[in-house]
Amino acid sequence: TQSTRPQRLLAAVQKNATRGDPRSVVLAIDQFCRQKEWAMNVGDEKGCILDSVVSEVNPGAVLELGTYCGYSAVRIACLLPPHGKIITLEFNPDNAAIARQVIAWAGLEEKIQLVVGASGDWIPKIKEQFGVKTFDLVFLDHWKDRYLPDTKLMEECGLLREGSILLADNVICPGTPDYLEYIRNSPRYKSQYFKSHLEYTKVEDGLEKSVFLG
Ligand SMILES: O=C(NC/C=C/[C@H]1O[C@@H](n2cnc3c(NCCO)ncnc32)[C@H](O)[C@@H]1O)c1cc(-c2ccc(F)cc2)cc(O)c1O
Ligand SMILES: [Mg+2]
Repeated sequence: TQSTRPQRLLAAVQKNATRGDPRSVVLAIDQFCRQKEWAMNVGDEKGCILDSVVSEVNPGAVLELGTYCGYSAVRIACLLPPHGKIITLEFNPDNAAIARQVIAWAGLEEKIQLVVGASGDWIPKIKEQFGVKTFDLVFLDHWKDRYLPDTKLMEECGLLREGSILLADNVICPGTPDYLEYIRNSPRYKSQYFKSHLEYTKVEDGLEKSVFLG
């Protein structure tokens, strides 16, 4: 039977990356996506911006919406401080199964908590289920029309504190117009656009970094 792209991406990691070496996993995925098949990972160019934001925030608690194959979860996790953790939500069980194996190959199972389910269902339960008070950093990279409703839900559920950082992928391509309009005009956020390119292409895209002001 025909394999899926996530399955082929995992095979490339297992073939080309060193077990327990997260940066070799990131490199193997980027090389697979540049040389073999495009895939919707945040990628190496926007990934450097992600790295700089993670390093600056030095987060103890990170939430990621949309794990896909685990590329950005691995990229974030290898920059976390010793007790830092990332909770990443993925509602497609096939993608979650691939991501779990990519995360295991990187040796980051202790730092990354992969939860299989929809953000809308899980955001209201995270505090009680995982003993998280608030998140220092949220990385939004799931369905683009869910960025805004999930941001409002995170506000309502008290998952954001003064200074929490939201980092949103794809605000230009595919685009998240309603999210951008809200976050750039809300007095409760201070936003900054980081111009870049759609992963592995020359098409414009970028990340929007927003600080929640409380
Ligand atoms: O569509 C893009 N990303 C979506 C990610 C989806 C992953 O996240 C999972 N997911 C989705 N919604 C939820 C959810 N909650 C919401 C539903 O309840 N809760 C939990 N998990 C969720 C899916 O199962 C997938 O694993 C994209 C496209 C391009 C692109 C650009 C140009 C092109 F030409 C083509 C494509 C570039 C990018 O960087 C992109 O991120
Ligand atoms: Mg993306």
